[in-house]
Order: sequence, then structure tokens, then C-alpha cells
Amino acid sequence: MATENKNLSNYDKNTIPNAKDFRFGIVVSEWNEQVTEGLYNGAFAALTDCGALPENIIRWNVPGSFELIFGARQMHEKLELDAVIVIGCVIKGETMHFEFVCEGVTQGMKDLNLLYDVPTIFCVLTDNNMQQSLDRSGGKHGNKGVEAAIAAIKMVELNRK
Ligand SMILES: Nc1c(NC[C@H](O)[C@H](O)[C@H](O)CO)[nH]c(=O)[nH]c1=O
Ligand SMILES: CC(=O)[C@@H](O)COP(=O)(O)O
Repeated sequence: MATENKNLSNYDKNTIPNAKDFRFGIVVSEWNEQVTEGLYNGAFAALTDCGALPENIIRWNVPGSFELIFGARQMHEKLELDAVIVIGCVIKGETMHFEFVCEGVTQGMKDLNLLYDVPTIFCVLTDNNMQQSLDRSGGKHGNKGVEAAIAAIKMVELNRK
């Protein structure tokens, strides 16, 4: 199902575990800051709406999406967390750089999920243009940051079984 057929912000709070005892790390890319801030705000709002305490949500910034890998790894290594969410926005330019950044970040996130017992949640937009990114960071298709927050809570619950 494409995003255009599913609002990214929709969730049923009654089906989501209470996150009051969960600790989250969020690594945010500064590239396309207007979009990544919208994603972060969506994630933060959804986490706290589901019971997470603001003091249990630790944010680090990195320059670009490719640095999300190292930033998330350092969070896993240095902080006691239940989940790490990485937030980025990669938008196609004139060259192949888009493909390599997207592939590198995707593979890096997969590797982190293999290396650590704490889940790393992938909240990286990989869009053809800015409008697509705006539509998915609080626009007409909702907010992927909300989707990522709900995924993080569910994965923490799964990890505690
Ligand atoms: N073009 C975008 C980038 N490029 C920068 C890389 O992510 C990285 O910071 C650089 O190659 C240095 O290692 N990053 C994004 O997040 N979004 C883009 O659209
Ligand atoms: C994803 C990128 O690095 C890309 O936006 C950079 O733009 P360009 O391919 O025109 O250099």
C-alpha cells in the first residue's frame, strides 16, 4: 500500500502499550531541516501522547542522513535506551549521490538492528522532491515521525517479552 493510501499519523492509542517506562534516543539529521524538524516534532508528540516522559527522550543532531549511522551507533554504545529512532530526509538531486546515500543509510540501519539488542527505527524520507517530503512530515499524508514513534513503542514491547 503506498503512502498516498495510508495516513502516516493514524494510530489507535488503545492498541499501543503505555510508554511511561521506556527510554528513547532520537538522532536527527540537519539536512532539509524544515522536514526533519517536522518529523521530530511528530515523533516527540506521539511518544508523549502514548505515555513517554519528555526526560526519557534524548535527542542528538548529526549533519546529514549518512551520519545517522554513526550517531545511532554511539547512542547504542553510550546510553541506556529501549529504542533508537533515526530521522532524516534525502531528496533526489542531479546526480547519483541520492542513491548512494539512501542505500548506505538503509544498509547501515539494517546492520545496527543486527548488531544491537535495542531496535533502531528507520524514519528517513527518500523522496523525489521537497513537496513529497513536506507531505510526509506533517502534510497531507501525515507524519512519518508519528509512524516511527508508534513502531518504536511496539518494538520495545516486543523486545521485553
Ligand atoms: N543530499 C542530502 C544529504 N547529503 C549529505 C550526506 O547525508 C552526508 O552528510 C555527506 O555526504 C557527508 O558525509 N543528506 C541528507 O540527509 N539529505 C540530502 O538530501
Ligand atoms: C541526496 C543528495 O546528496 C543530493 O540531494 C545532492 O544533490 P546533487 O545530486 O544535485 O549533488
